[in-house]
Amino acid sequence: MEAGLNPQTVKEQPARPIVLGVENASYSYRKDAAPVFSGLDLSLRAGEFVSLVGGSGVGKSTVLRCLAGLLPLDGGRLHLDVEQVEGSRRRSVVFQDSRLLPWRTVGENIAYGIEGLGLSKGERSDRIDEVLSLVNMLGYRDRWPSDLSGGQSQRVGIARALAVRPKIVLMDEPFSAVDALTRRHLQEELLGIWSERELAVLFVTHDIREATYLSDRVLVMSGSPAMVVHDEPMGRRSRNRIHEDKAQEAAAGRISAAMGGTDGEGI
Ligand SMILES: Nc1ncnc2c1ncn2[C@@H]1O[C@H](COP(=O)(O)OP(=O)(O)OP(=O)(O)O)[C@@H](O)[C@H]1O
Repeated sequence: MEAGLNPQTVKEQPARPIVLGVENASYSYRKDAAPVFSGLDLSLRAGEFVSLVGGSGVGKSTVLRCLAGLLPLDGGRLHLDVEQVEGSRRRSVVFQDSRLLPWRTVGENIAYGIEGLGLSKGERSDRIDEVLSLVNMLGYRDRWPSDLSGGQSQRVGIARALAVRPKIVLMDEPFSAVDALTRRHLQEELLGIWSERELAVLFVTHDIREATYLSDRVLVMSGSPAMVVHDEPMGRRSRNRIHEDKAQEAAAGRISAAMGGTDGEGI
């Protein structure tokens, strides 16, 4: 048989297991207030990169905080595959600002995130170097957060999140506060880390181009209370696919339409 024609190699892979999701979920910040979202279904499979887009204030960050276990759902069901993720620590969150502690060095900030994992001092030190190397910040271990640029701070925030060796990373507009060039570099680095570590990533953004470039699937949140109103599967990744690939352009158009006709940034 000719190389590459083995049916085993072309057989479709079975769907990967769902590692995190919510079903029929609702949440309100106050008992007497209307829910931010209601009847919301969303799931993330092992190793999948999913973006959540939607207009400002629709509730994207709130969903992410519920998935992270930082806010309790009012109704519905949160599904976390404990076997896959080996405990809640294997779910890490990266916020819009890096939230580094200013009185701790870069290395100490990362160490803080892995306290309580039962690692020896040497193992902790190796782990810090490992994640700093992943985000190309190895020489910055003893620097103070105040000496870092916005992009460098975000890299350290990502390194800190990766230090627990998570299987799931939840990211809330992590690149929105950095310049366009840095953002491109960070996006590339993130895709490299994602494929190397086989992470499941939920990525909140309001930039349609960023979402379509990075993701396997783009979910659109809309309405009040909000729901996931559109689920767009994305094809092969390519830096210029929005402008060069008509199918991807059409996908971005559908996402934009589902968002209520708002164009989002960068499109
Ligand atoms: N701590 C809070 N207490 C009360 N209401 C809140 C709180 N945080 C957010 N909200 C409200 O919940 C709604 C959803 O906010 P959320 O931050 O989740 O939206 P978002 O889609 O992430 O917005 P953006 O894209 O602008 O960051 C908004 O109406 C917001 O005002």
